[in-house]
Amino acid sequence: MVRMLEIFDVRPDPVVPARYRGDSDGGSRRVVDGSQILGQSIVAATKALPGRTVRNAHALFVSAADPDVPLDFTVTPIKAGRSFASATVTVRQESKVRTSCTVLLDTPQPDLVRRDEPAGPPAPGPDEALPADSLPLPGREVRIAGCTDINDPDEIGPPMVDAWLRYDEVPARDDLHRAVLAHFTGHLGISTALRPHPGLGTAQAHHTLSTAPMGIAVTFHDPVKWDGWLRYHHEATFVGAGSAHIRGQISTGSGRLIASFTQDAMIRAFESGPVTDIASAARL
Ligand SMILES: CCCCCCCCCCCCCCCC(=O)SCCNC(=O)CCNC(=O)[C@H](O)C(C)(C)COP(=O)(O)OP(=O)(O)OC[C@H]1O[C@@H](n2cnc3c(N)ncnc32)[C@H](O)[C@@H]1OP(=O)(O)O
Repeated sequence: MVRMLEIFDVRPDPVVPARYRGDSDGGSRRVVDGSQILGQSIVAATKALPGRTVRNAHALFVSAADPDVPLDFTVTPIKAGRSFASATVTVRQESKVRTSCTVLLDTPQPDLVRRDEPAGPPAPGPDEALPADSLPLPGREVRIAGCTDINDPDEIGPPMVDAWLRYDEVPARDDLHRAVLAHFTGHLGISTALRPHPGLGTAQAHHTLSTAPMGIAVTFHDPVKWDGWLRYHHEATFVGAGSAHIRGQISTGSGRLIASFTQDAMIRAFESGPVTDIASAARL
């Protein structure tokens, strides 16, 4: 968990204002997790526009990032008003753009009215969900309702996945809360999209299937605070034409909706040719 928070907490460039540097942890992959870059972009925008919180961030992953090369985050304000501010975060490795993120920030507001229950059917709680051993990360526990192996091509179910997550430590800083919440938005979308289709599963990703999140949008519904379990509810609303669209909601163990997200993903067969020469750990 400490390592994860260090990664999200991008460092200011000592010379260039509104520019930040960040590292990556690819785990066993030679491609940086898109939702890691989304979390870092949220922290970069908050540092560049202090006094505000990120309410929405939409990242497009335009080229795959190498975990061994530092990431450069350049925050360019679009408009900084008295209450709202907007900015783009352009993420580069050397001269290559890897991600472009648009961010909306505001200052915390009191409720005029409030409705914050998650939509959709209730899910079995974390005590009834099964450990997801294929999603290990130090300091994070993941359980999935009604599914023994989410990657298994033969384990089929509805295009819906409810995951329960618990972190060893919830960071004190609000921008890091938001980065931590954003991090899991990219991890189960493609599995949700493949779940109803016999013979297809994320175990095949990067071997016989070309998959990657291409864009993630996350909206934080203030106040973004929690203690204990978080529920990530995913639904794939369209799968076809080489793509999938997934929508999701993040709520607390007590059933308060704190964030919503969408993911647009690539799901394609590999074309034979130079791409299949790329090592599978670096292949999308
Ligand atoms: C913080 C805590 C610690 C964490 C510790 C543990 C980590 C825990 C991880 C959990 C894991 C969750 C799961 C996350 C899963 C993602 O997040 S995957 C990463 C996010 N998504 C991406 O990176 C997608 C980036 N997008 C792209 O690369 C491009 O849009 C695409 C998909 C290649 C297609 O773009 P295009 O412009 O049509 O591509 P094209 O012009 O044909 O080729 C462009 C380049 O891509 C290359 N390329 C083409 N196809 C492919 C391919 N299939 N594969 C590779 N390269 C390709 C070409 O060779 C070409 O290379 P260059 O000649 O530029 O060197």
